[in-house]
Amino acid sequence: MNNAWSKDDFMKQIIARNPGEPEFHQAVNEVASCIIPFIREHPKYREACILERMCEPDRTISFKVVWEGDNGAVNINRGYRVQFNNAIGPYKGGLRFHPTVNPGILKFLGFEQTFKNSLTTLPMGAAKGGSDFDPKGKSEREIMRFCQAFMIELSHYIGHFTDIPAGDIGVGAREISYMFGEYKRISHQFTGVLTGKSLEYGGSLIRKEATGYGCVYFMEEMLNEQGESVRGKTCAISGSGNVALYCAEKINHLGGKVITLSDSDGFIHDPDGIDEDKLGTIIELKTRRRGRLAEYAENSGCNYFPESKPWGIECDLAFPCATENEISKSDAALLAGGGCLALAEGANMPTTAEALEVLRNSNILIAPGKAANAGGVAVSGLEMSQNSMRMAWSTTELESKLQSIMKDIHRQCLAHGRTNGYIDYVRGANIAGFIKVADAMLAYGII
Ligand SMILES: NC(=O)C1=CN([C@@H]2O[C@H](COP(=O)(O)OP(=O)(O)OC[C@H]3O[C@@H](n4cnc5c(N)ncnc54)[C@H](O)[C@@H]3O)[C@@H](O)[C@H]2O)C=CC1
Ligand SMILES: O=C(O)CCC(=O)C(=O)O
Repeated sequence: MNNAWSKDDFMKQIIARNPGEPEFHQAVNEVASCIIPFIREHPKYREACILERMCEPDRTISFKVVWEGDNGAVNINRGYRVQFNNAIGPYKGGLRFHPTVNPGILKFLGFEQTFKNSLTTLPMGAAKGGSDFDPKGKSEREIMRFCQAFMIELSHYIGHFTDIPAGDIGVGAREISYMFGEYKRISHQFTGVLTGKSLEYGGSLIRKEATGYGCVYFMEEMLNEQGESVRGKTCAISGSGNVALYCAEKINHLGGKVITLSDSDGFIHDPDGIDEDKLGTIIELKTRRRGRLAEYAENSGCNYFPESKPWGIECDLAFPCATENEISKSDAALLAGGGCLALAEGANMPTTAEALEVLRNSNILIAPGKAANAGGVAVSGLEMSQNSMRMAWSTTELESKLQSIMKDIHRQCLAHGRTNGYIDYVRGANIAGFIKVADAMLAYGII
């Protein structure tokens, strides 16, 4: 074993073992920057090569998905499941349907999920999966046929004690329903094998809202720590999908003002605030009619900026809720110049490494995705508990459980993230998430 262990040497090995996977390198690099100094103080983890083992997925499964289009054409996509780590529970994590999906993207997401699921305090291991299938422009029947074909293959590898997938980009309640129906048909079993299900057949109240709500609860905790709160703050949000819309709803509940939302074509800016009524119209547009924000802007008369991101608009709080690496170094400089106080990542790894550096140097508080967006998977864990008990908790019970989980995650981040004059939530989340998984791996011995 090499005792002169540096992060650079560690990263050289990661890059050599995982060529052509820049998002995975980025996610590991951020974690290694925090964990390697911690491991130097706790050599038991080094001796058992725990970090090296945590960077290697247990297995990566790839399969062919063949489905028929409405015009009779045969389509071929690629499906994946990366089962990353099951040291603390069965594999758990979402499925993404997007043309950019590839093994490197899913490895970064599965790696992040390992730490996130550990932070929730619930017994869940980590996985991520999906397909390069593009749902945009597909008919309802095409979506259904694709989901069924995808599940026929995926069903070999999942199970309610083995691996429990859920949604992510391009996968919401509609897709989960088609996949659950297919699993039920193939397996002849009714088990909680997916989360994010509809309420009629075993879904949980609050799951749809959980990621966005949890992200705002986490922001509220960070601000309370500074003697501040969301009330009265101007908030910029990117995205207009599941996470973004319910993040906006909770900001409104807490008395903040949401001034932006975006989609992959551009963003809307409403300086008067996207209040409950306006948000209701957008939720209807996005979730039922599957329309674009440009259409909302045209009908409502609010400002619309095509092919742009919202980070140049002055705000107190930023909530990136669309996708990875959506905040570049120059976007971070715009946020800092506009007086932003804090940023909470609703999306997974939305901030580049260079942008994180700019935000840190500007003393902007940063809630990393593995902490701030953990509310979604946490309520998925609660959906699993309810399915096992054959019962359903009320909205009030679930919201209070979600709130207390987010408080607990904040407390764990504080325990490991306090530095002189600045709370480094990124470091806090990485170290706290690491310890539980690492200790379980140590307990199992060399396997
Ligand atoms: N759904 C969940 O429970 C969780 C989701 N996340 C993360 O949150 C983020 C958003 O996921 P969802 O809201 O579930 O997905 P979604 O499919 O409901 O919405 C995605 C949103 O991002 C926008 N978007 C996608 N690619 C974009 C691009 N290249 N540029 C600009 N906008 C883009 C889309 O227009 C859409 O508004 C992802 O990073 C996901 O991994 C994290 C934790 C849980
Ligand atoms: O609810 C889940 O199982 C997974 C949610 C997810 O994919 C995520 O936390 O990134």
